[in-house]
Amino acid sequence: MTISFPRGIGTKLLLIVLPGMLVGTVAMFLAFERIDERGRMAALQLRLDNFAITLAAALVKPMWEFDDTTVERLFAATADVPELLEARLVYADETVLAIARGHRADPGFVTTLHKSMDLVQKSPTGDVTVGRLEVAFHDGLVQEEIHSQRAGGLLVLVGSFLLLGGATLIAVRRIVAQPLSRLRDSLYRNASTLTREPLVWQARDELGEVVGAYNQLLAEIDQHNRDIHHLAYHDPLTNLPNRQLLEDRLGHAIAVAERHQRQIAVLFADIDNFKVVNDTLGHKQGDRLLNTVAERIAATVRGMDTVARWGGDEFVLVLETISSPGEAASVAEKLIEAVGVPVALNTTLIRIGVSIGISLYPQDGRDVTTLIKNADMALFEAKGRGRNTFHFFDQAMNNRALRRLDIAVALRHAIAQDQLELYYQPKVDTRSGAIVGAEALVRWRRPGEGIIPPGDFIPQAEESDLIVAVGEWVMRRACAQVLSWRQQGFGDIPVAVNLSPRHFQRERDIDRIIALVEEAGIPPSLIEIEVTESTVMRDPDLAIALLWRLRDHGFGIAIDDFGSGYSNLSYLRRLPIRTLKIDRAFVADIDQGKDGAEIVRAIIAMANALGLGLVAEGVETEAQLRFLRDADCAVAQGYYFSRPLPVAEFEPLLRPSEPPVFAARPILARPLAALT
Ligand SMILES: Nc1nc2c(ncn2[C@@H]2O[C@H](COP(=O)(O)O[C@H]3[C@@H](O)[C@H](n4cnc5c(=O)[nH]c(N)nc54)O[C@@H]3COP(=O)(O)O)[C@@H](O)[C@H]2O)c(=O)[nH]1
Repeated sequence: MTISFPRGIGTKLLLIVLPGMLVGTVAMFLAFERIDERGRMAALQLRLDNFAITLAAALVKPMWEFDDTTVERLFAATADVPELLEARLVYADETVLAIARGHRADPGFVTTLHKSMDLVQKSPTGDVTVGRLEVAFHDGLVQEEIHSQRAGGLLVLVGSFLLLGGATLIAVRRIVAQPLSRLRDSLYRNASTLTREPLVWQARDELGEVVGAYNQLLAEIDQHNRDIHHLAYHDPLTNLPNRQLLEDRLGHAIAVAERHQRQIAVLFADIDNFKVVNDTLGHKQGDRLLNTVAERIAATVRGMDTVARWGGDEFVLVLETISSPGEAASVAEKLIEAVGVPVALNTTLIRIGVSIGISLYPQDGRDVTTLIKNADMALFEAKGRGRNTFHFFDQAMNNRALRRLDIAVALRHAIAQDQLELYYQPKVDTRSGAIVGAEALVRWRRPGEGIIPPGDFIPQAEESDLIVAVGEWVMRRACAQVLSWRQQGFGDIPVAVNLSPRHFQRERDIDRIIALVEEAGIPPSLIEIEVTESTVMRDPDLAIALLWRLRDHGFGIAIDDFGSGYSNLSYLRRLPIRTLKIDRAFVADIDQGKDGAEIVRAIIAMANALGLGLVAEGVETEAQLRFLRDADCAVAQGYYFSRPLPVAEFEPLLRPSEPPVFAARPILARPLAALT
């Protein structure tokens, strides 16, 4: 058997209060009745006393005078007294003179009251007791009155109980049950609809306080929800919308543009060389830079446009409702101008650039993913075209991207299928014209396509660990070549090998390079590792430690493309460099009347002062060579001497000759075309 209890608090309260009230009321009623009964009985006793006294007084004289007629008359009259049960007149000798009984046959009484009085005649000789009057009253009438009154009282009791119960019911409902129901309904409503509607409440009682606390809780939940929503859809650093929110807004913008036949522009912006700033000045300054750029970008566009942080140093803008592609171009120009204003970081004024790719709805894509992907592709193009510029997406770009993807996939098999080849470009003594070394440069002979230059596949390889495998392959082949030249009697020809920045992100990759050279059985001093400045900037401490490890094993270290990046001299001082390779852009400027000559002179002076070896890259003309030789640059490399050559074409250059192989070149000044 299951007992079910009432669930409502109002009902529970009533179940507690009403029986109490009932018991209380009944107890009070009984107490009143008892008091009333006592009062009535006291009154009855009084009447009995008065009756007995009066009758006794009336009877004394006739009794004294033996006036039986009067005694009889007086006594008979007593029978009419309604409360009388019995009256008895007794002589002094206890002989009963008269008995009078009340009219009621069945008085229905509960109690009888008795009064006995001596009948005393005063005489000059003293008081003489002539007899005794004994009177008994019944309480039948009193009981009748009490009964009839009890019925009325009960009626009043039930009535007032019902009245009080009803009033309590209404009060409990109004004060407790209804407010609680409202609170409950509000809770359910707010929970199911996820709204936070506060409850309007007037009362200042405890429930009012509960509702006040409830409303406050709702407000706090609301605030927390807003915070969570903000965090979920905004970038915590810049407070700009994040990727998720951008995609939502772009999706919405596309839907609106579709309905109203409008154009949208998506601009994918990336800060140029942000990583270098981050690595050299630290992440705190990098964050400051990102915030400054974010503020500047946001200030450049209209309020209705969306600026989001896509991640890292990338921002995406959605320009809703543009009238023509030219409008997107002018926004891009404004962005480049705004971002280009120098920023003070760590007391240093930094000027940064931004590259931007633009895709347009509907011509470049009709959905969020395509528009963003194509803007990103256009950004890649803008970066490739010298940075700090913008570029619109076009279909050819898509084809190029597909080509890059194809190359990245096919390159994975190129090593295993022995499709890579190593070319060698001579390094020449600027005074004697003798070959003093070579740079190993990789080529990919792809079946059906011919030679693919490294510029077309090294960047793809650098996006993954594939470049580490390529680097190891190049190193193994270069070591074998050095050994082979030794064995063929060409002597020790030092070979420079390019290692990409990824190689300096894990110790084990450098340890494999060291092991590989040791296994090859050639002195590591015959291998010069060429790294760019950006290699060191990524994780300076690790890169510097690994370069030292190489140096300690006897490898030569050369800084490639020196001067082209963010040359940080404080890092350079910590590097175990043997050689600086002057970037070919400066060499190209030597005979162009630009600053190149002065820069090259400064680099040469610095290298000589620090006791570093020098190689000038990209020497293409006699004038450049003459300048370099006169400026004291010991070694040069470039098309003026030779393009990178397959080993079969390079080896003849190594054969002993007198004068040295390139000795006549500056003097003969043979046309470049004839040399290549
Ligand atoms: N991580 C690796 N990178 C490598 C490897 N092999 C090459 N590369 C890098 O690819 C880039 C392009 O190389 P490549 O097409 O071989 O071009 C080299 C020379 O051909 C070119 N060069 C040389 N002289 C001249 C010149 O007179 N004019 C002119 N316009 N170009 C010239 O320069 C490239 C060599 O440059 P560098 O390495 O900076 O000395 C290039 O970045 C290579 O580094 C590899 O195995 N691993």
